Amino acid sequence: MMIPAVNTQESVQDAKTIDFAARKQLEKKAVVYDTKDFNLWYGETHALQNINLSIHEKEVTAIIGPSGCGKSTFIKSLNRMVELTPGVRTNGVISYQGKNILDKSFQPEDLRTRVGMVFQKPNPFPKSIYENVAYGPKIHGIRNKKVLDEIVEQSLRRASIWDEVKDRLKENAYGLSGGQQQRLCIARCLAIEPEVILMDEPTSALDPKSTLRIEELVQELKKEYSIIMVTHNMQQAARISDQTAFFLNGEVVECDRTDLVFHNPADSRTEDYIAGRFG
Ligand SMILES: Nc1ncnc2c1ncn2[C@@H]1O[C@H](COP(=O)(O)OP(=O)(O)OP(=O)(O)O)[C@@H](O)[C@H]1O
Repeated sequence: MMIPAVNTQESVQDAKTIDFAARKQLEKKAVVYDTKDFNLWYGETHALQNINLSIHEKEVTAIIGPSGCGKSTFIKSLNRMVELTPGVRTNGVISYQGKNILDKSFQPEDLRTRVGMVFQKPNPFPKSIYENVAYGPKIHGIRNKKVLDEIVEQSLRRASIWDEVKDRLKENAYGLSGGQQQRLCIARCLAIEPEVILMDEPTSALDPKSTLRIEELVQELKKEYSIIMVTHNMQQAARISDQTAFFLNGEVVECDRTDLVFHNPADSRTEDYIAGRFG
């Protein structure tokens, strides 16, 4: 493991110093998502149990934990995509910008424009590079070619792919490499001007170089967006996130500043997982 749990007095002191500084910083950040005793069942399977988490704006929150612990279910709950699975039941509260998105009166469409999602496998549409990015704005009624051109360019620039595709915007997106397709999908997500970007293992299908580019991009994007990322890769969580939530068997064992979770975890199960003793 790259960042093993440490127990020396000095390290504990370091972690406490980090804790104090990080917490002061955190106090200033607005809460974007707040979940209170959120539960989810797939039929009889109680996949998420009493989830209480706060997610802050303009930060990267990493969701880590072994296979089947509920990471994807959680992230898909944040945009209510999980409801597309038959037999899903929920209770509790998921508050987004102060509104309970599980409330019957809440329109899920409101979320879809404010919360974008990037999936494990790059999933561009079988259309041109340009059309992939222009698709969302067009759905939202933007027809003016100049405005669309501007949105496409800005989104591709922000996703760090403009220089690679600016001369081939009319070509099919399937002609791009996997890493380029994933950055195109991020550009497509940015084109609808979301506030939050959900990422479900966005680099697990990519080579190390493409992974690094996405990680650098995430660091850039967090200046403007709140990012919640599921990852199996603990080095990645340690490298790029501000806050880490460790899930196990459908529960949140620990959620804290990433430095603390990795250097001075409060729960021995977190320490064991981070040290690679299971999972
Ligand atoms: N459509 C479904 N129907 C029934 N059970 C499901 C469904 N999707 C997930 N589950 C169950 O819910 C639990 C959480 O699954 P989930 O996919 O959220 O875990 P995960 O942590 O994302 O796993 P992985 O890291 O392998 O992707 C598991 O027990 C899984 O078997």
